[in-house]
Amino acid sequence: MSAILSLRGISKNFGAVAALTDVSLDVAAGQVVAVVGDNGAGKSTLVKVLSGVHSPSAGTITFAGAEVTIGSPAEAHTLGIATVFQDLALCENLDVVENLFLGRELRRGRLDEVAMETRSWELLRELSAKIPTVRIPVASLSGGQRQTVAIARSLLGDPKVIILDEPTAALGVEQTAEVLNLIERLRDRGLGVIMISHNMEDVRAVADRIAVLRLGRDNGVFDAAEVSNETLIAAITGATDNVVTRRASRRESKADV
Ligand SMILES: Nc1ncnc2c1ncn2[C@@H]1O[C@H](COP(=O)(O)OP(=O)(O)OP(=O)(O)O)[C@@H](O)[C@H]1O
Repeated sequence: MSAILSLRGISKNFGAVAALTDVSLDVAAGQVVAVVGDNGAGKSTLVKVLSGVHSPSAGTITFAGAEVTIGSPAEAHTLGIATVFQDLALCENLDVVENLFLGRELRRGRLDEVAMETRSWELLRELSAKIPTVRIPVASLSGGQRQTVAIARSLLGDPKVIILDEPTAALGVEQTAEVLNLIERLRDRGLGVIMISHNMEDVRAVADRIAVLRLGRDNGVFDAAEVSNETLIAAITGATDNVVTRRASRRESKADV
């Protein structure tokens, strides 16, 4: 599968702190790549480099076949790289339609409320979103529904790649399932999806590939269907022999007999 987005040798330093060192990553259209790693591994920094918040100190980014620089969030948007940050950046007091079209309202002389509402319904239906009405304030939606609204809003720019930063953090079981289902819809639409997550179960549920960052460096890219928990934990922690991997390997060898 050819990559829609490729990073090669990306480094990012903050003064003496090397947040990312020589990181490479490929994402294909219609593929979900999870980026995992412990606290401080560099996940947020990677998201910020891809969303135009930080410029990398070194390395190249290739998008849709051409080498690019992503100098600002506006440039990321224009290229077709959308990011849904953890805070979602929704306006609590505005309804779903208003949030979706905030700053890019459809007009025909006056605001075209009918067109915006119709487009909102279409989009949410395409995503199989469970939102009962588009005319309620975001403040009354659940965490999963809010995540859905934030993702839907980013799709209005017609991106080719979407980056989701901890999309299931702080969600209950049912809402998590809703969001994971939505991520599958994004893959079905042919988007390249980068999902940052701490939750191995969620990662395993939707990712095609799992990229591990450790102390700002690549520590392996794995096929999600094949990698064992033991291998993943070892890549994340950098240790092949610790209490967690020993427990995981005991469990797996018991399952073998
Ligand atoms: N603006 C900054 N200035 C200085 N150091 C920074 C800055 N942003 C990140 N860092 C450092 O870079 C390293 C990577 O941090 P980053 O936030 O990217 O990790 P992370 O994997 O997202 O962690 P977490 O899961 O805790 O959010 C850390 O050592 C962090 O302290």
